[in-house]
This record gives sequence, structure tokens and C-alpha cells, in this order.
Amino acid sequence: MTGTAESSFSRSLVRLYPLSREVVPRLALGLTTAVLASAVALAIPQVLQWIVNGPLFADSDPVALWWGVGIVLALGIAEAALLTARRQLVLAPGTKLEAKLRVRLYAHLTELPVAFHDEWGSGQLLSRSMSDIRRFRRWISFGMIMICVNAITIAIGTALMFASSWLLGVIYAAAALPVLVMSFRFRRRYRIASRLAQDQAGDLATVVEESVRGIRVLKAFGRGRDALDSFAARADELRETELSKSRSLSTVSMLLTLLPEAALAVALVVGAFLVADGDLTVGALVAFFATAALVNGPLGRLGEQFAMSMDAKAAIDRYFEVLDVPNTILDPAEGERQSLDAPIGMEPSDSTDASINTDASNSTDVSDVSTARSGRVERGIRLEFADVRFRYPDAPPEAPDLLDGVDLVVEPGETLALVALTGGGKSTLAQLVPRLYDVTGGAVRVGGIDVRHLDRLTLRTHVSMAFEDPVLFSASVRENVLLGVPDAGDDVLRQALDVAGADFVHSLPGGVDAMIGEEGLSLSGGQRQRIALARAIAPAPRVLILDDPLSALDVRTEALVTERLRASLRGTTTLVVAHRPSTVALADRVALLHEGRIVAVDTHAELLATHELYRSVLARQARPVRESGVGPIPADGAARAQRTATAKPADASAKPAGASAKPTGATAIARARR
Ligand SMILES: Nc1ncnc2c1ncn2[C@@H]1O[C@H](COP(=O)(O)OP(=O)(O)OP(=O)(O)O)[C@@H](O)[C@H]1O
Repeated sequence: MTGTAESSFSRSLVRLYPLSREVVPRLALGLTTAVLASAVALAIPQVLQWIVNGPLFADSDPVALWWGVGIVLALGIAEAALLTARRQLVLAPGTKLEAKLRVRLYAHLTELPVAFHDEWGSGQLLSRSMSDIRRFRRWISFGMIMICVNAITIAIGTALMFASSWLLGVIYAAAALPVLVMSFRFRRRYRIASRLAQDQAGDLATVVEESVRGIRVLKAFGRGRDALDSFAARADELRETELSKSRSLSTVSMLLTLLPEAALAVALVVGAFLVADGDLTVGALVAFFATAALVNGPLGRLGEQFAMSMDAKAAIDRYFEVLDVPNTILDPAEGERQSLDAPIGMEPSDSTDASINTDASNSTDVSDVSTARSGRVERGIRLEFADVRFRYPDAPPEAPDLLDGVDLVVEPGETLALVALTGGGKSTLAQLVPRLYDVTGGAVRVGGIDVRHLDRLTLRTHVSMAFEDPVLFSASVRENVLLGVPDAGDDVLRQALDVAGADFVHSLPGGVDAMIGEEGLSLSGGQRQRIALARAIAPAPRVLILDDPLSALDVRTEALVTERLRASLRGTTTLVVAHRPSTVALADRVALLHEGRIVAVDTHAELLATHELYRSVLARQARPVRESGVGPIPADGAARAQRTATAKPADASAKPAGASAKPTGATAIARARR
């Protein structure tokens, strides 16, 4: 995604003020120091003029001459000291601002809804939060100060040159003026190329990120060469843009250097005549050229500094483009906010959750889950989809709503499986509960309360989700599992791992403290799924959403986990997105989602017996499973369970000690169905 928003640089800088307020005084001090250094440098030619016109030639006064030399030396030392102070003064505030900008952007990125992340390339976000901010910091710490200092040097220097000789000053200005006009023109051209280059760099980063993530697929399909070609083509585009930037910069820099130098050559000839005619002193001529030497440098660097400013402008524009994306999934307004602490009487009477606590740390004790398992306390709350409609923002206008009036109730403590054809919207419906997306019509309610009327933190404390494609962070097993309940103790961790059948972690080097994720141990898909499942269970949620969380498990491990989950979920309201019959077996009832609506809700056995569409959907879902050893869906559940039991061998790495004594897939599923 590339942005096109244009704003003035000064407006962007004003917008940054609240973030940079703290660092502005030091930056201002740095700027003052730099201006002083430049003023000191400009004073040196004036002292030279005095030396040449006075002690050196006119007075022949050696003492005054030495004084003059001493003053020049002192001014030189003062300039060096001021420049060093300038560097010291701006370095810390620059890096501080850089860090603040980065944290602000990161906070916004984590706040933005999933729909935003669906749309934006990860490389674009990466380049905006890293290289763009760094580029802007360099400009703040160096470019901005140098541009101010150089502008002042050029202005004062030119005035001093006029003071030395107005005629020579006119000659110099005559060359400098067109150069300034050219610089402004160049600025406009360069700005467009600069923005393009940064967008292309972001796209390139996205390609790298995707390729690294998909490296196995690329290799397995032998597409490494194609990926490289496509990358090289994009890299070439970026190179072309960078080259065109450099070409226009070098043209303008060349003119910025050449024209003033040429003007000085003319001024030298004219100056020599003026001195010969006695219309100009030698000292004034020396001062003119010494000042010109000081002005020429900044003039020659003006192009580079404009370029740096344009790069910084493009960078800050790109930064604000992300920051300006509004968050559409917000906490409710004060008047609309409701609390799950005191459910408003919409739950059925069998729910015993009158003492619900929204404090995450209090709601995480797995002993509560154990209590729930024993059937003494029902933690679950009612989950209700009322005329839910949803369409993705990028859905074609002519396409019907993906969810077109879903009405469904999962009673407190009930486990309900959601079945649909692939692409039927199961995952989408599940993601509406923790508000990863918001409904476009109707309402999702937990405990009788519209999820949009709950604080997101409260909602996500009570609703937990495990995804089919589990993402693990570069952290220890413990940190991954206790992500939602970081203060929970070892018992919570152990129990969650146990229920999720993730006992294999104990044999990892380091056990539960083993580092996993991208920077740690590589785990199999099934192992990752089980850790993600443990993560969903650990907070002992009141509503658990399982998006086909066992799809990567072999039949035997799945049966083991199914049985434990079945026991553990008693009391927790659970919505399971199911693809295979063994997952359906986890449920008390099954809902069939078809063409955006719930067309049937009943027990699995009843639906199998009576619903043709259900049989056909399950049969179609079962096909890919056959590859992993599970047979097609038979008409009768027992035969299915049997076939499941004789299916593929257990995952050796995941097999817990004494696994042979554990129930087979057949018995687990048969029990589960009971
Ligand atoms: N982020 C998204 N943006 C746009 N369209 C999407 C997005 N995610 C899913 N879709 C589309 O919505 C439809 C339903 O997707 P969803 O993942 O909910 O189906 P599903 O029933 O869970 O499928 P499966 O059984 O294959 O997992 C699909 O056509 C999919 O292309």
C-alpha cells in the first residue's frame, strides 16, 4: 500500500509538536549554538580584513599583528567548540524523538483493527516504523539545523560581501540568485521521486518479508528463481528511482557550485581593477573572498539539504498516513458502556455466573476451571448472534453479504460446533466475538450484552480464541501460553498445557522456559496448535472460540486432546469451528452455516440422520482429512469412529509418556459423543 496524501512540511512539523515538545528546548539550543558557530566563522574574514588593511600593510605593527592572529585562532577554537556543543545538544533529543515516534506508531498499529492489517503490506509498516522515522530523526538532528545555519550564513555572508564591495556583491548575487530559483524548482521534482522511492522500498520490504515467511513453499515448488527475478525487478525499479533522484541532485549541486565559482572568477578580475584604481582596499578584497569562501560551501550544499528535507517530508507524510488511519473498533462511549460484572438478566437461569469478575488476574485461576469441570460452577455465559450481517470492506459491491442474518445462540456452558463449506464464513463469524472485526449489521452478544458495549479489554478477558494457524511469539513456552494472564502461576500453565495435550514441552531443552517462535525452537504445526490452544485455555475464559484448533494433529493426539478438552470445557461456553467429524464430536450441538445463514442447529447424530446438506457438507470437509488418515464420513457415527481409530500413527514427538494407555481415537470420540 502506498499513500498519496500530500501535506505541507510545516503542518507536519506543527503536528509533531505535542510529541516533540520535550525536546524542542534542546534542539533550539543546538540551533542557536550552530548559528553562533556560523557567526564566529563569518567574523574571521572581518578580522583578516582588519589585519591586512591595518597591522600587516598600513601600520606594520607586529604586536597588533600577533593580536590579530590570536583573535583568528580564538575564533577558530570557539567555532570548533560551538560545533561540538551543537552535536552533543541535538543527538540526545533527536534519538529521543525517534523512539517516541516509533512507540506511538507501534501503539497505533496494535490498536488498529485487523481489517487495517489485511489491507497494508507488512513491509510498508516496517519501513515506515523503522527507516522513515530514522530518516526524519536525521533531518531533525542535522538537516534542519544545517539548513537554518546555512540560510543565515548565506544571508549574513552576502550582506558582508556587499559591505566589502557592493559591485563585487552584485556580481556574486547575480550568479547566486538563479541558483536559488533552480534549487526551489529542483525541490519540487525531487519531492515526487523521494516519495516514490520510499514507497518502493516499503513494497520491497514486503516482498522480502513474504518470501522469508514463505521460504519453504518457494523452495518446495522450486520457485526460488522466480521469486528472485520478481524481487530483482522491484529492486531495479527502486534503483532507477534512486538514480533519477541522484541525477537531479547532482545536476543542481553542480550548478550550485559552478555558478558561484564562476561569479567569483569574474569578481576577482573586477576586484583586481578596483584595487589597482584605489577604489577598493586589499583588505576589503581579501575579506570579500574569505567571506565568499564561507558562503560558497553552504550554497553548494543547498541542493543536498533540500534533498534531505524532501526525504524527511516524504518520511513524515508516510508516518502520518498510518497514524491518521482511524481505529474503527473502539471502546464504547461512557454512556453506552456496560459491564459483565453485573449481567443484566439476559442469561438463562442455569447460568451461575453472578460473581463474574472482570479483573483478568482474578479470573485466571485454573482451579476455577477445575471447579467448572466438576460441574459445580458454570463459568460460561450466553453467546448470541442476532441477525448478524458482515461483509469485508474490500468485497465487490455486487457480492452478497458474507454473513447475511446469522441467528444463533450458544447457551452458557454449551459447546457448539460451527460447520459450513470451506469459505462459508465460519472463521469470520468466530472472529466477530472478540471484535477482531465488527458486524456490519445485527449484534453479537455475550452474557446478553452487545460486545460493542463492553470495554475491549474486558471482552477479551472473558473471550479467548485459538486460531487454526497459530502464531507463536519469540518468547518462552511459558510466556506464550500465559500471554493473556502473565501473572498466573505454574499451576495454570501446567494445567493449560495438560488440557491442550502439549505435554511435549516438558521434554524440550529448557522445558516450559524453552524459547520458541521465530527466534527459538522450531515446532511442528500440531505442536504449535497445542501451545496456541493452551494459550486460549489458560485465562479460563467464559467464552472460548476454537477455530479448528486441532486440524494439524494426528488422529490419536487429537482424540487425547479432544477428551481432555471435552472435560475441561464443561462449564465454558464454546464455539468450535469444525472441519472434521472428530472436531464436531467435541460439541453438544452443531450449527450448519450456509449461504450466510444458519440453516440447521441440532445434535450431530440428528443432523447426520436428517439433514442432507449437513451430510454433504461434512463429506466434502472430510476429503482433505483422508490424506491424513481419516476416512470419509460414514452414515453412522460408530463406523466413523472406528475408521478414525485405525487411522494414522501418533505424532511421536507429541506422544506423552504412557500414551498407549490413553484412549484411542475411537473411544475418545465415542465418549465425546456421549
Ligand atoms: N480479511 C479478509 N478480507 C477479505 N475477504 C476475506 C478476508 N478473510 C476471509 N475473506 C473471505 O471471506 C470468505 C469467508 O472466509 P472464512 O475464512 O470466514 O471462511 P471459512 O468458512 O472459515 O473457510 P475455511 O473453512 O476454508 O477456513 C472467503 O471467501 C474469504 O475469501
